[in-house]
Amino acid sequence: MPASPLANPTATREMLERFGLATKHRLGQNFLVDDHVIARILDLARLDEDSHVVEVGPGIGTLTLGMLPHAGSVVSIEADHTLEPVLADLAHEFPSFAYVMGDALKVSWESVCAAGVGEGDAKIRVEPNILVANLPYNVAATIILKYLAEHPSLAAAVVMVQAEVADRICAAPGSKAYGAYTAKLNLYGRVTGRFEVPPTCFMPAPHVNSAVVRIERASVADPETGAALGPERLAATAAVTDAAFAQRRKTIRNSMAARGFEKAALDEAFVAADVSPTARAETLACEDFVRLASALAAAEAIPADLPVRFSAGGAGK
Ligand SMILES: C[S@@+](CC[C@H](N)C(=O)[O-])C[C@H]1O[C@@H](n2cnc3c(N)ncnc32)[C@H](O)[C@@H]1O
Repeated sequence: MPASPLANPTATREMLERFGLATKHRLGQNFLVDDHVIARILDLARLDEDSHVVEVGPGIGTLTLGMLPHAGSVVSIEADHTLEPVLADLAHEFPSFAYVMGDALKVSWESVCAAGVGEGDAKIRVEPNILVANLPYNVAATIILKYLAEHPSLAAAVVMVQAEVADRICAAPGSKAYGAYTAKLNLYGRVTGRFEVPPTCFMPAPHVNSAVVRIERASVADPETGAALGPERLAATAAVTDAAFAQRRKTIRNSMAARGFEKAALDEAFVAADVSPTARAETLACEDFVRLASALAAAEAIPADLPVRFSAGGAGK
């Protein structure tokens, strides 16, 4: 039994022809045509009837069809409106499948939950608890961080990304791939699995290597109370992290001062958090930023409206 009936070049070509579709580079449409890769994604996702999947970018439903027999429900978000007839057919065939047309960075979470499962009046609202996707690479990094930061119901993410983005996701402090993106992602989860996927597994083949990573939600403890940090404190810590990385050649003290932090408050916070003011941000771990943000929050020294970036900067296909 194949993991997905569409995960081969012939079935994919026939499906595209049947619906009069052509793949769109602009939308990162590199469809999976390797059944072995679908099987490995399913292994990493460990879906069961309690799994409620949100998938970004179902395309013609290749991965979706692999997941549906194993999951309680799948709701997919697709930006390409020409794919709607394909997804409508799929929803007709599988009551546990629903879809939302739109940009995954813009659709409301409520519309995703409300898409629900079941037929007609029997439809029930379902909040997804896992993100599983072969992501469009130009927005992959942003989607992962934004979804984990904004949707606490997501307990894990199993995502195909450009290998370079996977390197950033997995990077250790001080390494070349480590940056603000990794430190912020570590506020929400930890990588527990990874495997590599060559370009030949896609149609058309992308120009870059890919990798699938599993990110498990992890809570970060408040250094004062030991309790898990809530969404507001996590967002404040992410903003402090961005400020520390804002000017990579500068020390964190100067980088943060340039972002509007009071120097006197910063100096007290560096002592309280046991973080060196002359350190460069790329040498600090997520836990260092948590202690620094905690000390700054206690002193009410975090400027209001400090921005948080979800993107990974230069990484994207
Ligand atoms: C790499 S393809 C994956 C297709 C399919 N899941 C597979 O594995 O073969 C990425 C999909 O994401 C869709 N997409 C691109 N940008 C999107 C966005 N911002 N929001 C939702 N879907 C998007 C594309 O149209 C495409 O269907």
